[in-house]
Parts: sequence; C-alpha cells; structure tokens
Amino acid sequence: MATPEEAYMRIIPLDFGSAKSVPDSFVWPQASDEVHSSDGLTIPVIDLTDPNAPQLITEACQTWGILQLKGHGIPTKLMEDMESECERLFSLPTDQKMKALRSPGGSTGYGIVPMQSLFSTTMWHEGLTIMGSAIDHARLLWPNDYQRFCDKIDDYQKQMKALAEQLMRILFKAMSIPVKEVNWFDDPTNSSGCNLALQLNSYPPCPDPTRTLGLAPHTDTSIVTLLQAKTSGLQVFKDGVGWVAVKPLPNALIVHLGDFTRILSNGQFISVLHRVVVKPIQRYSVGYFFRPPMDFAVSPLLSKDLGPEQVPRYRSVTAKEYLDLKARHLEKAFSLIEN
Ligand SMILES: C=C1C[C@]23C[C@H]1CC[C@H]2[C@@]12CCC[C@@](C)(C(=O)O1)[C@H]2[C@@H]3C(=O)O
Ligand SMILES: O=C(O)CCC(=O)C(=O)O
Ligand SMILES: [Fe+2]
Repeated sequence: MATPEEAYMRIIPLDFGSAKSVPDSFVWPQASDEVHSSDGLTIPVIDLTDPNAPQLITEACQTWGILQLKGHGIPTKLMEDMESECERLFSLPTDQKMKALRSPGGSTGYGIVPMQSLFSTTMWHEGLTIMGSAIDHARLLWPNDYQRFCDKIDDYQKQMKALAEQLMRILFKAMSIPVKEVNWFDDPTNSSGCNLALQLNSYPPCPDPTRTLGLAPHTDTSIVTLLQAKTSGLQVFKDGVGWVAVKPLPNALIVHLGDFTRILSNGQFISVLHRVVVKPIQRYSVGYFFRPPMDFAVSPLLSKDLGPEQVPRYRSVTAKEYLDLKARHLEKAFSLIEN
C-alpha cells in the first residue's frame, strides 16, 4: 500500500493544469457507469424554515441519507468568499502548495485524501484538510498574506458548527434519543474535542472526464457533513436505482449523513455512498465534517420507546477505533463492527 507521500508523487508529475490526456494511472473503469440525471430523479430539497422541516429531514435521512437544504442561514457572501478562497488556494503554483503537504499519516494539510492510499488508481483531485485553525498551513502557503484566509475559515467553521448542531438536534429527536445521552454535544468545554474538520476540494479541468474520477465511491466518517458546491459532479448511490446526479441549487447546502449517524440510529438512517465525477472545467467544493470526540463511544443509541425488541446491530466502538477501521478498510468497516 503506497504511503500518502508515494501516492501523492503519482500526482505531482502530472501538473493538472497542463494535462492534455488522462494518464493510465488515473483511469477508473467505473467512471463511465450509467447515471440518472435526465429522468428528473434527484435528492430531496428542504427549507429549514419550513414548519415541517424536522419531519421532511427525517424522511430524507431514512430514504436517501442526503438532502439539499435551503433557509439554512449561512450568509451567501460567506459561501461565495469560501469559493473564492478555494480559487486563490488551488491556483497557487504546485511547488507553493507542496509547502503545506500533508505529512505521511498526518490528518491535515495539502494533497491527496486519506482514502487515496487504499487504491492503486489515482483520483483527479487535490485538497486541503483543516482541523481547528488554518494558520499553520496558511503561513506556508501565503507567508505575507495569510490572515484573510484564516479569518474566513474561522468564521465559516463557527457558522457550520452551529448549523450542524441544529441538524443534530433534529436527527436525535427523530431517533427519539434525548440529547443529554451524548454529553459532549452540549458540553461547551468538551465540544472543542469534537474533532471537526473542513475539507477544501479541487477537481482540476479534465481533458477526458469519462476516464477518471474526482473521488472514488465512499461514505463520510462523520455524524453529518455539510457541503457547498456551485457546480454538479457529486453523485449519490441509491439502492435499487444506481448513481444519481446531484444538481446543486444556488446557495443551498448539501447535507449528508455519515457513518456515525448510521451506527447511532442502529441502521435506521443511511450513510450515503457518494462519488465525484470530473468535467473539462474546474470544480471546487467545501465539506464540513461534524464528528464526535475521539474517545466518544459510538453505539446504537437505542431509544427506550422503540421497545425492548430493539437489537443493537453494531457493537460499541470509540470514534477513534472506527476511524482507524475506516482508514484501513473503507466500507468494510461496517461489517467489522456488526453484531
Ligand atoms: C475529517 C476527515 C474526513 C475525511 C478524512 C478527514 C479529512 C478528509 C475527509 C475525506 C474527504 C474525501 C473522502 C474521505 C473518505 C477521505 O479519504 O478524506 C473523507 C474522510 C472521511 O470522511 O473518512
Ligand atoms: O466534492 C463533492 O461534491 C463531494 C466531496 C466529498 O465527498 C468529501 O469531501 O467527502
Ligand atoms: Fe464525501
């Protein structure tokens, strides 16, 4: 298994900007799988200010595990600023971006995503992972002009955290789980341990989009992921249907459930399998990963009023244990914790 750095080196010889063709090492045969986009089938769109939002969100989580959210209250200006910060970051010269390279086994930094090291084929993608303050990476990327980036990232994370917590309360209520069951949730001191993460994604223009993939099929290791993207490229897998294209509505946020909610809900909610296809034009996305503290015991929070017959489908694991299983086995991690 290639180390992240070795895997990364498979990308550096290819300066995406000047690629005239897709090298064999980037070829994903499944990239040309048939996808639903013309038959009108798409993911639910819900307005958070709708009085029925909790019910609608719950249904979307049980049937799709993903939805587009309007009325979320995140300032449009802030979302646009994030898009332009992505543009400013990923249009830096490669050798400048390399100064913030994610170190092998490191959890933050520039370059490939952790799951890349599980595949022998390279994804048409570059990213920056941030946990907490972005200052360490920003100082490497822009030695004389890093404050603006850090301020935007801080503001964005603060807003996203508040929205993620609001959604969590809705989901926990739907699972009829008293929020007090997960003390880290309300405990302001502990919430700093929530190991939240921000992932900035760049999918450079691709000369032959049907030959490669931006991100391979995966589920997120989160409770919930809040994603912004201006253009299409995200596809979600729906059982019995196949790949369904997501067409982002202007200023809407894509909310998808991660593995931890599937475990907490004892399989009632879906952790949506998704992938990203690429195009001849540049695409950016920003994902906010809301995750519990590393030492939090993740197990089905069986609600009392769903009756004693509720059998936990998964054994209890700490978030750290599950992350390690996921990093090594990707989707197989679920079968490794099933009772
Ligand atoms: C906070 C996170 C969540 C990460 C790891 C870390 C930073 C980057 C995220 C992704 C993004 C791309 C898919 C994925 C599977 C990957 O390899 O990197 C995600 C992973 C996870 O959701 O497990
Ligand atoms: O770019 C996208 O639309 C999705 C990105 C994603 O799945 C991720 O960052 O985990
Ligand atoms: Fe994802």
